[in-house]
Amino acid sequence: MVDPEVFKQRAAELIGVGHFCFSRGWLPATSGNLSARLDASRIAITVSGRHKGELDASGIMAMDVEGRILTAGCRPSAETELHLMLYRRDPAIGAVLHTHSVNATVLSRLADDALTLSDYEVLKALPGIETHETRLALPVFANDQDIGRLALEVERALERTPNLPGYLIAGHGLYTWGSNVADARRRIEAFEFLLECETLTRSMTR
Ligand SMILES: CSC[C@@H](O)[C@@H](O)C(=O)COP(=O)(O)O
Ligand SMILES: [Zn+2]
Repeated sequence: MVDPEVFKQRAAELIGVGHFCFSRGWLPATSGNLSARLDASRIAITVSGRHKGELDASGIMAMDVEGRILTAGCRPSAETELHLMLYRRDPAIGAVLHTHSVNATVLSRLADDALTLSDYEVLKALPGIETHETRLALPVFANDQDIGRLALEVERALERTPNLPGYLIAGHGLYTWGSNVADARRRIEAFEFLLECETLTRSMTR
């Protein structure tokens, strides 16, 4: 059974990060989805179609990692499988965040299979990176309305590169994760900063 106190706490964290990311312009309209682990087999996730700038407790529901709905009457994010796949494969993952910023959308359309980020100090905000002298190849997957098929493709990439800290979907947005909501939020902030630097650099050096 879902512990109601844990659910309440995780829901408050997701509402907070939703408001924060919306205020930064990373979640326009009703885009993006947010989730947090409740326990070994259950998560809290945003209800589909909710505006993340106006998110409240009614916009957060519980599910198990196999996809069973635990909050009656709620429809989970259309991209739920991209979250569940991560929770199933790695028990250390405590939160998954997906944003739709302008920079993630534009750069993902310009890159082929990956967007290379290198020689930025802020790379060190990402797990396992200890120097700016790092080349991070952030994978870019083709957008796909078949989310199960896309999740399988992402999973194959994670098998090849288990330490991947995130990925882009072309013309769509960014996915990243962390050990808890605060950790995943730091990664979103780092990625969004890096993507903005890339956009500016490319537009100033053409
Ligand atoms: C409103 S456009 C964005 C959606 O199509 C989708 O990509 C998205 O991120 C939000 O879907 P949702 O079902 O609300 O979680
Ligand atoms: Zn999306």
